[in-house]
Amino acid sequence: MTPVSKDAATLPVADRAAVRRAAWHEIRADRTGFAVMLLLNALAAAAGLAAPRLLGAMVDTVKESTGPGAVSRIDELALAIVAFTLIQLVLTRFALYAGARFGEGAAARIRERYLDRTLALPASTVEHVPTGDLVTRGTSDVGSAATALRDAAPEVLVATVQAVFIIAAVMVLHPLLGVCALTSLIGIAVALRWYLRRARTDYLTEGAATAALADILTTTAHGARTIEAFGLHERRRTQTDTAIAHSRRTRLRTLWLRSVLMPSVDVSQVVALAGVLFLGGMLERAGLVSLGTVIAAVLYLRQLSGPLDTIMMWIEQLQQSSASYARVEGLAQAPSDKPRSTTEPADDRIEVADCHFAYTDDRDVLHGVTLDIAAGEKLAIVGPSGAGKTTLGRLLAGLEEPRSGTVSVGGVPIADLAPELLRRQVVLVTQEHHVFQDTLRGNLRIADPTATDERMRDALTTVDARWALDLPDGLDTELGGAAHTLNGAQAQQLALARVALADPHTLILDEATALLDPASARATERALAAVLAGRTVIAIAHRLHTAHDADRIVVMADGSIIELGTHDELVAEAGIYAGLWRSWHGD
Ligand SMILES: Nc1ncnc2c1ncn2[C@@H]1O[C@H](COP(=O)(O)OP(=O)(O)OP(=O)(O)O)[C@@H](O)[C@H]1O
Repeated sequence: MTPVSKDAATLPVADRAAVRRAAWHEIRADRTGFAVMLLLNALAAAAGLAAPRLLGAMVDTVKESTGPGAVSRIDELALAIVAFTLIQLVLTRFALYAGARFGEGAAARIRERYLDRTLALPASTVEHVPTGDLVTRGTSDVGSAATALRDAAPEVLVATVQAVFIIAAVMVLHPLLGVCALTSLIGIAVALRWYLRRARTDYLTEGAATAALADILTTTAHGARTIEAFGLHERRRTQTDTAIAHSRRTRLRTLWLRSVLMPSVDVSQVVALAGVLFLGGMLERAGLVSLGTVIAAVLYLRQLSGPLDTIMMWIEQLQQSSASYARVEGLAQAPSDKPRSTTEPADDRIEVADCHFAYTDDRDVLHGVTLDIAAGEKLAIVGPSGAGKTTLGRLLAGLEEPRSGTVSVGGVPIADLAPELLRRQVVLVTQEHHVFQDTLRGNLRIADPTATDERMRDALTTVDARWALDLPDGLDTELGGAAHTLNGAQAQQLALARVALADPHTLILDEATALLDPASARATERALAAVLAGRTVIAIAHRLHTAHDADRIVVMADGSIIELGTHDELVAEAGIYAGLWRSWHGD
């Protein structure tokens, strides 16, 4: 198992034993459904065994007897063949239905577990692993694992039962013919063993390559503007081409495995058939078996190609699916969110004590940061790019945990707080405002699931979202997707209304209005000012006028706080802030 780490940015993949346990767990979850499916398939397979035997008997009747007795015997045999074929047809239909019912149930359970596990991942893990990996696991991998349980596993199981029945039927006809059929099938076993030894690793590599390609394509689509702005087309194209080439190589490798397996199986079947024909002919000439018996044995062997083809067709799918299943089940081994504290913080004071933080094991980006923030204080954090402002903001919002030291609110470590408790303490406001495809009410309740309609309308009024209050369907209006689409400013007001509903005592603003056009920035700033009133505000300031208005200013450089004080104190100190202020102010 590969553990998840910020460094490697990978999610674990379950081993074979874990995948087997998960599949077994699925079967046990619907034991009756699985047993009914198997029983119906076995009965259908048994009904299918009658026809070759009856055809053989027909041949012997034609060869050995004449007259009206023979004709009526042949009629009876023909009727019996039709009857057994009909029975097989009906049983197969119900077996398929039972298989689909079992499989759909299992698929739904796998999807639900995937969702639960993904939601249980710590936010920092979700942010550090490649998006494509998580998305591929939740879409094509879940689909493929579900196919294994719904189609591949039952089909292979049933085909194996059919193959065993057919060989047993040949054995019953004549043990020598049965042994001949069996020994010739050894070729298939050898080819399968060769294939299965290689397939798991190769299909896992193929799955990882597909996820990497998906990741590149998703990030290219999401970052289209940045790519355009920085003229990164060529570099992106090269990266995509490399990912495509790698994905193609991994696909060719699994294709090669199949291209060896399939012909080996076909040749083995032909050899088995030729063996039975040859031996059967000799036995018949020696008077040890009837012609009908030989024909029945040959027909059985012809029938064997049905289940064998099914096994071969699905075994490939099973390999692919078990690799997918291993990736889906791997999520269970990712460290889940630790148990959260439900201790109410004693007060609204925030304390950062000797904090060290690293994104990667080899480099700290915060070096012993210590800071006390009083309730109701307006604090600005300034400093050059890469100084660690955003990182400190994420620690203060409980999204990351310090490597050593503590970040606490009212004496309780912020990152330990249960989500419903955390959002009443600290909320990080960024320029990312997601509008969920849901009603306006659903979009607002994210901030407080218990909020009444009245409180929601109050929150919308606070942020001056008149457009929302005027909607014909009110809080029931569907937002997002093809429904009511919000513009940038409206989406930001919605996000701020959520903040007002969550009602935290502290807000952390990271570039809250930085990327807006001036017209909407003014509207948003008014809404923001209304939401900020009466709260502690920690602003990661990119414009010095924000800092000027703050009660205190933190100046960061290279992951440390190098200056701390009011605007006037820092200007008087004539340090870095004073220099920045002078150059910004044009003094
Ligand atoms: N996800 C990440 N993985 C690895 N390193 C990171 C990550 N995010 C930031 N860093 C590094 O951490 C350091 C601090 O970055 P941070 O974004 O906190 O600085 P900042 O002061 O907010 O910069 P800016 O003003 O450009 O946003 C930088 O060296 C940056 O390269």
